[in-house]
Amino acid sequence: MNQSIKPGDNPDLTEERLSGTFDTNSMAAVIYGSDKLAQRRREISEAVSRIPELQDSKPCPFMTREEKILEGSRKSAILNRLLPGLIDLDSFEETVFIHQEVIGIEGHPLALHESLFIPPIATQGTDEQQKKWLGRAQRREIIGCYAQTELGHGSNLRALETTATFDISSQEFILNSPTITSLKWWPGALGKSANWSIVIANLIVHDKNHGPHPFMVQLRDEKSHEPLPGITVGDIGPKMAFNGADNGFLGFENYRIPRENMLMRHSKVTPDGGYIRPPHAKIGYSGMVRVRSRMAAEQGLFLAHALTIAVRYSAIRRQGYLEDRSREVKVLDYQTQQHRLFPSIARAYAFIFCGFETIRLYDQLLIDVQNGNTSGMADLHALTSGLKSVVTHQTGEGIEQARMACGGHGYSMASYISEIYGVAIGGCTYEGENMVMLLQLARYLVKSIEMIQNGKSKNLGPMVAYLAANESEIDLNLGPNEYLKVFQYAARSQAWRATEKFQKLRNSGMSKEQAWNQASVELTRASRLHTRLYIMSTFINHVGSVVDQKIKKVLIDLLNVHITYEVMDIGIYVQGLLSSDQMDLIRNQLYVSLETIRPNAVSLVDSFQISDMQLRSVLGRRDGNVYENLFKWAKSCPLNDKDVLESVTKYLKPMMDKSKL
Ligand SMILES: CCCCC/C=C\C/C=C\C/C=C\CCCCC(=O)SCCNC(=O)CCNC(=O)[C@H](O)C(C)(C)COP(=O)(O)OP(=O)(O)OC[C@H]1O[C@@H](n2cnc3c(N)ncnc32)[C@H](O)[C@@H]1OP(=O)(O)O
Ligand SMILES: Cc1cc2nc3c(=O)[nH]c(=O)nc-3n(C[C@H](O)[C@H](O)[C@H](O)COP(=O)(O)OP(=O)(O)OC[C@H]3O[C@@H](n4cnc5c(N)ncnc54)[C@H](O)[C@@H]3O)c2cc1C
Repeated sequence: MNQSIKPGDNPDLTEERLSGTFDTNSMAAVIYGSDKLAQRRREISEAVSRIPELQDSKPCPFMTREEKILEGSRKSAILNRLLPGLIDLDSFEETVFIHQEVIGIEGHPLALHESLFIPPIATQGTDEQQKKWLGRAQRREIIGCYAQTELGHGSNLRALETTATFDISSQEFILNSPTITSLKWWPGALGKSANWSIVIANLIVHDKNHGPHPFMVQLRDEKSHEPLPGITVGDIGPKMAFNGADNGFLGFENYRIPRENMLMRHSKVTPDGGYIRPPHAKIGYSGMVRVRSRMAAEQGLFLAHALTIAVRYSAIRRQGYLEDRSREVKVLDYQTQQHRLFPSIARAYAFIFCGFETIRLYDQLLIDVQNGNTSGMADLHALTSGLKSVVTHQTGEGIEQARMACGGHGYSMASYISEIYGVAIGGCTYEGENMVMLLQLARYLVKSIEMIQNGKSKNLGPMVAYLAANESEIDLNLGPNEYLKVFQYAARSQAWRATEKFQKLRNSGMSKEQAWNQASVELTRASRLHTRLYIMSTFINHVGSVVDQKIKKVLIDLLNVHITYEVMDIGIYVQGLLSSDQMDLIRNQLYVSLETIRPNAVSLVDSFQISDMQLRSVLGRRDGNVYENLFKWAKSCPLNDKDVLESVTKYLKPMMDKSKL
């Protein structure tokens, strides 16, 4: 049963909900990993809806940037007071969720505090450092951010310019931004809100540069909030979206911090200027891997937001006719609309399932690393690099299709889809620009193929074992596992093609760097296919583990949409394997799958359990009463406060009057 049905709803939406074949709360339990977690989300939404001071003071699209920042800060402060009664304070998921619910997706002063400030202290700080700062940060006595990217350098961390030079005589590090390009640029919450930051700077001891290391740096006075002497800090200005966040710039001029402020769990500088290396050269990058490991689920949810809006709206929007000329048809009944939206629903589910898996893998890696075992770091770095790139890109595509699927109203901020799009596609850039990260995964794939070439296939990890197989024929009695083999064929042949291109260029005498560059488009293609294969296989495994038979049946239908769509989408890579008859068969299976999933479309998006408050969309309202609320929304626009605006009295009216003469 669909748990969203309520009296007074738009009858078209109720009809959709009645046609659903499964219980949406049970599906939510599968999406969020357990009945308890899904139920906690419902309880938190319900509790928040009863607290007047946590409601939006006006719709976000009607707020200026200053109002957004003020509103985010107002709500953050109230939340800090109320949180103990509302959520499990030890749960990162609940903390992120309640901020999302109350403040929304446009950013807020604590967005980075939870995800990029506290975790490095907790994982890279010594026990004493944690004792000193962790409690203060968790109680929000201080607000932090993560300052790594610079005006001149973001992707290439080796070229960062900020320096932290050890001064033995005073036992301090002296921070400097030697050039304009060395200004820190982009960190969220840095501009106006944070008073502390993790700063990534080149560690210099005895004139030797040991590369980027993390430092705890106080930026502003804890009483006055004024920048401390030696610090230049401010906001970088409005962005494409995410304007409730104050992304900032930061410069240092001979700014001194105590030796104890370098995070020293892994690398250390001793009082006499000795440097102790970390157990793995890239351990300082693990904060980024943590965020990347969470991005598939986060992005899947962004896509889920847009699809909830587009699918609900498509069920109440009537336009044109099919057979019955007496009543216009729901646009959701058009095959083109289904083809536009349903594969994205499948992807959103797939990304979320994959996302929870990578979070689990990261948590395991963290335990291993704390126990001194860093052997899994390369695997997870490669996996999360590819996954963040593919998922953010496909999420952006899916959200944009969802917008267009809403016709003209999709273009209005009342749909809120453009904000979701703007925030989500930031993910193509932050935490590693997508091409750069795909090329990181490509290094791993090339190395794996070199192992096969050197007769060491048995040393390959499970995620790349398929690179050594030799599939040349597929039995098209197609079940999910046969589709997986088709995808493996595509990913394998592209990985070999790209590697061989790179090797050929090398053998022709080209430098490693030039050869890599000339093969890089092929290499990124290999990374995408490898990642899409991983997403598909995780989806198949996940569906296989579902126990509730009604839920399993719908998920198999959704999986069929996914695997047929994905194989059609990579048709060019499987031409050597599949005949045109086989491709036609798959194409037809896709069209059948779209029809099969149609009665459950609304229930599938309802199962994401995104409340109206969180959705902030007139088009996506749970009750489907869109038209009357669109009219209300338009009337409440500040431009309509007055009938005659100054723009008219001051300019247009005089122009028209003059023209009359
Ligand atoms: C609806 C719900 C939503 C809720 C969500 C709420 C909010 C979300 C909304 C908004 C988001 C808000 C905030 C966004 C925060 C964003 C924060 C940031 O962006 S922080 C800055 C991030 N910056 C980057 O990611 C920089 C990218 N660059 C790099 O990581 C590195 O420079 C590099 C590209 C990896 C290259 O590094 P380097 O030059 O040092 O190394 P190489 O020579 O290329 O490689 C050497 C070797 O090391 C391996 N390696 C690299 N990194 C790692 C690692 N992390 N772990 C393990 N190994 C690593 C690499 O693979 C090489 O190995 P080998 O091939 O064997 O030599
Ligand atoms: C919304 C948002 C929030 C952010 N928050 C933070 C934050 O909190 N803290 C922080 O420190 N940073 C933050 N950033 C910065 C972000 O991490 C960087 O912008 C990102 O890592 C990309 O680096 P860049 O801007 O230097 O891009 P560039 O590297 O300049 O990329 C420009 C182009 O060059 C290409 N390119 C670069 N290197 C290579 C290569 N080796 N091979 C092939 N192509 C290449 C890229 O693919 C891209 O097309 C944020 C950014 C955004 C958009």
